Amino acid sequence: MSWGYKPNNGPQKWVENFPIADGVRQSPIDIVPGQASYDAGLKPLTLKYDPSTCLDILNNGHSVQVTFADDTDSSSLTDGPISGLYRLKQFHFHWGASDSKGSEHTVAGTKYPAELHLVHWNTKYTSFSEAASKPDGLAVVGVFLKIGGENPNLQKLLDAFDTIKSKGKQTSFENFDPSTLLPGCLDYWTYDGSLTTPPLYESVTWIVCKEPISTSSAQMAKFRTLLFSADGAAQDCMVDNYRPPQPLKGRTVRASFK
Ligand SMILES: NS(=O)(=O)c1ncc[nH]1
Ligand SMILES: [Zn+2]
Repeated sequence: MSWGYKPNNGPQKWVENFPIADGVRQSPIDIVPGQASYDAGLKPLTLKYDPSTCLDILNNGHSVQVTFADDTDSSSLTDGPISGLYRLKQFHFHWGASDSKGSEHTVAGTKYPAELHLVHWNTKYTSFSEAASKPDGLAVVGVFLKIGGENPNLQKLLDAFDTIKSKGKQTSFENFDPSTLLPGCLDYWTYDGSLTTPPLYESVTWIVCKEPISTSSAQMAKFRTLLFSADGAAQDCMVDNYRPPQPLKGRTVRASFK
């Protein structure tokens, strides 16, 4: 049986097939603002996204993912804590069964209802797959979602959910601009971490935005209509697809802001 988020295949069991789960730079973590070190040398993030690189939206059985053409530098991340240029490969979300939980990173113990991950790979390597296992291979921008007003940009994604309800479904999804899902202020925390799903590679420079974006409770309910299960199988709601915080193991979290 493959990995998931249930008691019999969830985060507490992943170490059986992916021993790096007990590694020294695992993600997510609890971010404690008072313990982060302000680093004046950190640059602002430069995120340049070209909506024409947006390809499709997919239910991969673990999350909902929007995939981008990454054969050119059109959608990229530069500056911030990284050197070089990282290309956007995909973005996806993690969320809870209720509005009281769902994010992977937490802030002084606070859980948000959801978290967006924009996954980029270092173009010093030839592909996402090659980069994914290198210590400087990936950079993931994390954005928290909090309950507030309805988010019209998010709604464009949610409107596609009825056609990708079950595992393995995908549909074309074009001309979406991921920068519409970024907060106005791009202050961030950064630390060396890992993928938060198997294979849990310790290859991610995490860049977690301090400012959340808004979503409504009704919009969160729409996420919960997706299924972990494939068409024809017993319906299993896609909820609580988040890994809890992992030990910091001596790592420093830096802040780009005072
Ligand atoms: N959740 S995550 O952004 O660390 C991730 N991306 C690809 C696989 N896992
Ligand atoms: Zn993720």
